[in-house]
Amino acid sequence: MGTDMNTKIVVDNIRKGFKSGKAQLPVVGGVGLTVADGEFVAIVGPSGCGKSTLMKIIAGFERPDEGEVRIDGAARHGPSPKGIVISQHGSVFPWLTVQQNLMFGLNGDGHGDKAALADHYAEMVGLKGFENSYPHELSGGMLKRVELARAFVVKPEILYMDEPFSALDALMNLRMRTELLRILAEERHTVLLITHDVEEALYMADRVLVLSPRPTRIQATFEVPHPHPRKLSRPEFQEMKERILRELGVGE
Ligand SMILES: Nc1ncnc2c1ncn2[C@@H]1O[C@H](COP(=O)(O)OP(=O)(O)OP(=O)(O)O)[C@@H](O)[C@H]1O
Repeated sequence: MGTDMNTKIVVDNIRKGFKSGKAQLPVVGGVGLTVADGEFVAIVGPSGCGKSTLMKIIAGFERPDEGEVRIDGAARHGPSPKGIVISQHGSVFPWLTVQQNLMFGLNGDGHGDKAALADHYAEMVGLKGFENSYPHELSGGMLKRVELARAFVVKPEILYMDEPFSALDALMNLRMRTELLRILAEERHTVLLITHDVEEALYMADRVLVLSPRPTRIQATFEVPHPHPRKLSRPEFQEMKERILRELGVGE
């Protein structure tokens, strides 16, 4: 990675453990990482290695035992409105309509402006006509779209995504990947994505980090400089996928 790029996130030698009875469970074992502004970094790693913990630390929801995270050069001491977390659990309010959900995170401005902005993002994720629907009236895939729109409407500088599409069926999962890339092409954001799906990582990311088992460290890094849209059936992607799987100990 070039040093002349604008740096957005610096993760400086993070360590983190949790108390487990009398013992200490080491979870993050020294992770250092620099993410450029507008870069899309995917993180894969074995189950339970500490991916979510690492992301929570970077997003400011957990404190590291050692090391620090800097966003735009400033040390992070908690969550910031510059970053939005999208997880598999979802955070849509069931008692609000799609439009109201999208307006929720917006402050300032008049009601009319907020509603117009909400409708713009609803349309962007393909929910035009459903602005006044309630979450229980939507399918799982549509709910995910609300979730995405909710993240984008506040124009976050950083999107933290922890297995955002894993609860969706395979087809909807593919559609949401394309959707996300389309939105990112319109509005560039810095993205950190945790996924268990190596193809999902290779389809979207500029860089894929493979984490080691707990206490986790960065075991390998793969640059993916290929333009979008990517055809994963191409040999270079299949080869990279095999190398990543081998790092994860599941390749032959
Ligand atoms: N708040 C906590 N208190 C105690 N232990 C925790 C806490 N959060 C995570 N852990 C432990 O840290 C380890 C890593 O958890 P984490 O959720 O970060 O892993 P992960 O790689 O995201 O897992 P998965 O791939 O299964 O989602 C696990 O052993 C978990 O039990």
